Amino acid sequence: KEKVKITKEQQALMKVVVEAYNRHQIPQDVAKKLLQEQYSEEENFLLLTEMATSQVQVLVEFTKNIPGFLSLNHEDQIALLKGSAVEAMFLRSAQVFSRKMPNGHTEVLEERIRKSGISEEFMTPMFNFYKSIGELHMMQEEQALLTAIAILTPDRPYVKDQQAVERLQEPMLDVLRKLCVLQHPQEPQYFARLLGRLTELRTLNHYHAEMLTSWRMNDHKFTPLLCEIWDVE
Ligand SMILES: O=C(NC1CCCCC1)[C@H](C1CCCCC1)n1c(-c2ccc(-c3nnn[nH]3)cc2)nc2ccccc21
Repeated sequence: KEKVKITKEQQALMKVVVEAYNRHQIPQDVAKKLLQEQYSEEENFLLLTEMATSQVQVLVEFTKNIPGFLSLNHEDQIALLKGSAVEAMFLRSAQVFSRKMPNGHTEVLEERIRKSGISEEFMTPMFNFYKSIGELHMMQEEQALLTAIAILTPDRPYVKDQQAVERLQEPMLDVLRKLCVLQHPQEPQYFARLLGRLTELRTLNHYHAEMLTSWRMNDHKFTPLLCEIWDVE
């Protein structure tokens, strides 16, 4: 059985990505707010748009720190950001949801989200995803690399130079695969399970437009940044 070894360059790549991921965190903690009180549907929708807007700004800063991203064709940079913004939001939401919390807090958080105003039909796929991410007990290195891998998906709509994106995604997949082998020796399928989450994320992408309009309230107001990135209004 060949000894898996992370090279110096791979260590450096991982360090850059993890530091960028940790540096650009969401300012306020939405879970804390939700645990404090049950808001109205309008307040929850406003909270979502505020959190999602700041998360997009965080996503852009993180993406700029992915080695090689800024040397991609500019239109392709936009296509990759637009193509991955919703997935990055749900991935981050899943990480917020699966964070270790005092006893009973996760149940309260789930209840608050179930009653937030999102229509019932989306609860199952959304919470299935959150729980499947939670079960993986991902390390922050894995979270950071998985987010970078999702952003660097070559077959997003309108990407012209897919090869250039593949050349950036492959080294990330390589170092994540090695990390999984080293961190989860008893679980040879762990890396495959991680990548399977990216497939599940894509299905949430499809639901997203309907989820947005399904919030039980009359006028859904978005920020200019969300109109751009979510293709709404
Ligand atoms: O604020 C949030 N998520 C931010 C987390 C950090 C990154 C940016 C998004 C929302 C809450 C908003 C207020 C009402 C309750 C949900 N949220 C969601 C969530 C719910 C519905 C949609 C959605 N998309 N389109 N229609 N509805 C998106 C995300 N899942 C969460 C799991 C744990 C904690 C918060 C969570």
